[in-house]
Amino acid sequence: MPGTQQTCRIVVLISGSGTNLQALIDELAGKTTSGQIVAAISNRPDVGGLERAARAGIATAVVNHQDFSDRDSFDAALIACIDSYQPDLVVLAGFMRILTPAFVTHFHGRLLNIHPSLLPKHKGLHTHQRALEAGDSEHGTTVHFVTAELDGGPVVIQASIPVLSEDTVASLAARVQQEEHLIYPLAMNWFIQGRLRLVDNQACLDGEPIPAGGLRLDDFETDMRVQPDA
Ligand SMILES: Nc1nc2c(c(=O)[nH]1)N[C@@H](CN(C=O)c1ccc(C(=O)N[C@@H](CCC(=O)O)C(=O)O)cc1)CN2
Ligand SMILES: NCC(=O)N[C@@H]1O[C@H](COP(=O)([O-])[O-])[C@@H](O)[C@H]1O
Repeated sequence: MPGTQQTCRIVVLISGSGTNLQALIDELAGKTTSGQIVAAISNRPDVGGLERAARAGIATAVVNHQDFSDRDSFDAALIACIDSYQPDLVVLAGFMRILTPAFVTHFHGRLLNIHPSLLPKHKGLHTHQRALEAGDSEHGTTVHFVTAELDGGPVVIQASIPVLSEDTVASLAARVQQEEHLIYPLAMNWFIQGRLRLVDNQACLDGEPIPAGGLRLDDFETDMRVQPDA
């Protein structure tokens, strides 16, 4: 129908508890937004994220990387599974497998990840431990477009937190995840609204190039944060 915005079909890839998946589910729940999570796909069976999706009435699937002899065959099977849901956007939410260039090319421009560090610092795994060991004064999380370069894709938005002297890996991870659950729904909504796009490998919001370090959550309306009692 003229003027009717097509629903943005979203597939979410997970490997674990799925708290970021839950944040995306909650963001879309009961809203008239033109976005819909049509499937949650895990590379590991029996993870909490699959239960979260099922509770929300979202289709689930498992493509277990341990069932494949190499990355190329795993990624080919994962592509086929994802494509069966005809997505407009693929969101990595705690997805713990390095993806092949063929996979990234197939979903170029419609593949987002959230990484638990202030990229380009601490690419890869065990970011909270590494931030503590490095004596970082601040830490945080980054939403970026996914490219073949691990955690090297164009940054969309970041949120930072101070590292406290008493912080442990667990306490740091918990505070980082609080920020993740704010910036990922924000970035997802920008994509759903057609405002966030990858143009010639440059992340753009409303047609304007996003600076290399990404946008900062603090630059945006913070009414999404729980305001302390007046
Ligand atoms: N080609 C890309 N693939 C992926 C990217 C990316 O930017 N480009 N982002 C990652 C997400 N990620 C960090 O945010 C990440 C995930 C997994 C690993 C990793 O070393 N995985 C190991 C297995 C670890 C495990 O199973 O526990 C591996 O794949 O051998 C590093 C970073 C998603 N993929
Ligand atoms: N390198 C990828 C990575 O470490 N991702 C991290 O895994 C956690 C998954 O939590 P969740 O399953 O509860 O969303 C999140 O903190 C996410 O940033």
